[in-house]
Order: sequence, then C-alpha cells, then structure tokens
Amino acid sequence: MEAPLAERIRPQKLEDYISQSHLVGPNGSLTQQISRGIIPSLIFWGPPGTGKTTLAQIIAQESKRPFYELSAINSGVKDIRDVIEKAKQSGGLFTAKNPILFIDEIHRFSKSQQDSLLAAVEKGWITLIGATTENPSFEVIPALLSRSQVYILNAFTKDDLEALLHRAMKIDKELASKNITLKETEALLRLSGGDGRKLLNIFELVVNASANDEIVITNDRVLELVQQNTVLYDKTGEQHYDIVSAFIKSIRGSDPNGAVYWLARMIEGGEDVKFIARRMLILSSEDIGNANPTAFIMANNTFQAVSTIGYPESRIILSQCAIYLATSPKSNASYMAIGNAQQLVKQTGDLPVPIHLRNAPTKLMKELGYGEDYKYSHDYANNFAEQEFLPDAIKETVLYNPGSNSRENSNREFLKNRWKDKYGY
Ligand SMILES: Nc1ncnc2c1ncn2[C@@H]1O[C@H](COP(=O)(O)OP(=O)(O)OP(=O)(O)O)[C@@H](O)[C@H]1O
Repeated sequence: MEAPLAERIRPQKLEDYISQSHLVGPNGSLTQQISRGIIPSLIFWGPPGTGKTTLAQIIAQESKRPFYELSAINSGVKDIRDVIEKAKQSGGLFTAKNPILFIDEIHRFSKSQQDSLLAAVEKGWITLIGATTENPSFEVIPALLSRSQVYILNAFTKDDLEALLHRAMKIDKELASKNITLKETEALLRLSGGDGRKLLNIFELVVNASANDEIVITNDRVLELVQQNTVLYDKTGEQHYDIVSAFIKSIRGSDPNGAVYWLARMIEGGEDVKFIARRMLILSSEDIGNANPTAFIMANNTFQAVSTIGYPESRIILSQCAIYLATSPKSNASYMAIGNAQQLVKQTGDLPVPIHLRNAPTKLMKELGYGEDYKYSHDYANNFAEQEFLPDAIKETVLYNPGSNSRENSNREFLKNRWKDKYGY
C-alpha cells in the first residue's frame, strides 16, 4: 500500500519546512546550531502534527548523523537499551558526530524509563531529541531536562495550514495529476485542529473519495466525508473528548460497567495514563467530595502509581480506581460551595475583613482594636464560640449546603448544633 500523503510529502530539507521561523528561520536558534554542526540534546514541545518528528529527521540529515527513533507509546526499557547499544556502535568511536535518538511522546515514559536514557546522554553516546505535547517541566525528569534545551513549536496558523495544502498539491505526484480546486478551506482547517498530519489525512480522504479527477473542495463535501469516516478522529480529536466525557459521566452516574467500558476504549486507543488519572482525580473532588474523602486519596495515589508504572500494568490500577469511584457515594456540595462563594465575591468585590478577625501584629493595630473581640474557640465549651466570620455586608449567607449522604448528614448535624440560629442549618 502506498504511504499516506503526510508521509509522502514530509519535508527532507529545512528549506521545505513550513513555519517555526523562531527556530529554523534565518536567525532561528536551531538554524545556527545546525550550521555549526553542534547539536545539544533537545526537547521539542508543541501540539500534535506541528513537525516535531520531521524537524528531528531534518536535523539528523543536515548534520549527517545516524538517526534512531523510538515511540514511548510502545517501547520499554529493553528497547531503549537495545537502541542505545546500536547507536553506540554506529557513532562515538568513529566519528565526532554522535547519533540522534529521537523519542516521540517522551512524556509517556515513566520516570524509570526516562532514567534509562540518562547515562547515554551524559556520556555523549547519543544526542537525545524528545518530542512532547505536554509541558516538559512536569513530564520530563529534571536530570534530562537540565541536560537538554527545550524548544517550543508553535501551533500552525491558518496561513501555515494553507501553505501545507498548497505544498501538497504542488509536490505530490498523485495530487498533481488531478485537477483540484480549493474553493473553501474553513472546514478542512477547523477539523484539522491545527494538526498538519490530520489536515493532510482529511485532505487525502476527500481527494480519494472523488471518482473523477476534477475535484472541488467545499466545506459541505469535507464535513460529509469526515462524518462517514470517524476513524480520522484520533486521541487528540473530538472522539477523544467524547469518550473521556462518557467515562466521567459513567462514574458520576455510579455505573461501574459504563466506567470500565469507556476506560477500556481509552486504553485501547493508547490514551495517556496520566490524562485518565488526572480526570479521575478531579472527579473525586468535584463529584464525590466529602461524601467520601478517601476517594480523593485513592485517586491521588492512582495518579502517582500510574505515573511511575506506565502501561500495561496501569490498566489494572485505573480500573480499580474507576470502579471505586463509581461505587462511592456522591456529593457535589464542595464544588457548588466554591462556585457560590466565587460568584458572591464577583458581585460584592473587596469587602473589608471584620475588625475582630484581623491580624494584629503591631501595638498600634492592637490599640486600634484589631482582633479585640475575637473569640478563641478552644476557650469555649465544645471548642466552639458563635461569632461572625463573614464581612458585615454579607453576614449569614449560606454558601455550603451539605449533600445527603451519611457523612455529610453527620456534618449537617454538627453544623445544626452550632449554627442553627445564624445559618439555619
Ligand atoms: N513544519 C512543517 N512543514 C511542512 N510539513 C509539515 C510540517 N510539520 C508537519 N508537516 C507535515 O505533517 C506531517 C506530520 O508531522 P510530524 O510527524 O513531524 O509531526 P509531529 O509534531 O511529530 O506530530 P506527532 O506529535 O503527532 O508525532 C509530516 O509528515 C508532514 O507532512
């Protein structure tokens, strides 16, 4: 089978590379490094399909270094060791130019997987180029980060994407043999979400769907064809958000079956483990909250665990957590309370702190009465003294309404015993 369009027209030289002029333009930082032949280890941080892999390949080509590639999605420590060994054999001793090891989606490597790259980078056996769509300060271990330069690749602009389409029509033999008119490009550009590969894939799909060689690209035609071909939506596309939404809604809806089904869809689709765990961590507070505070601890530990363990074992941890959360009592009371409070702050602005609650670090402040009428709760029966904690203008406003679940029912009792008169609990 012929390679997809995006592969066929992948630029081989810097002059064919579109956009990212801050890196590869005449005064770009990489241009100078390439021309001097001195390439440090690099981390490319940018949205999908903005040319990270392509740039790494061009650097290898222009600086005449061997190029090795690994994807963090499907390789482990053994693959890393093997490729480092191969790279070592091909460079090092015989040439001053050490080979480039490109790691796609390096943020998906666990800490120990990233650790296994360190020695080779330190000893100069390889020049590492890592590509990541996530903020490397959180996702790349500090030891690698401090030995690399981080370059940001910008999302493609509308002009860049159009340039990509025109380049494709000009240099690809298949496309050049057809008579293609780009009448409207909005749908193509919008559906691509700024991802060069996705843009070219959709474009190719539309072109191939036409029986004859006279092809007019219109928004309607593009939308119609893309709707029939949902496979085009990858893990960064719309389906990705639909699936994670179904997953979260299943847990919120206390259905463990829905939860594990959508979880499996994400795992099979190669979804980032940390992305899934992060969503469960947010849910544990937003939708379970103080109905069962252990859920938050559980989700947080899950996040830590999957961050060190990675796939494939993390699937079990994710499943346990998803089922725990789905079968836990639910409350959105804390989520609502902070929403109410923020709304109130927006409406009422910077209200002054009541004098009795103010900090009184100086003598003058004490003389002015700061903190004077404050009642220290522990001096009173049951460690409680009724007093006003809200600014005068909004006193007695109830912001927290306990949910109905056994834990918050007892919170309500607790509050009733203390605040019945003021807040009416
Ligand atoms: N700057 C560019 N100039 C010209 N073509 C580009 C550029 N960037 C991407 N492309 C096209 O898009 C395709 C995908 O780009 P590439 O694989 O380099 O992206 P990436 O940022 O590594 O994406 P991912 O993170 O999804 O791997 C390339 O094969 C090429 O056809």
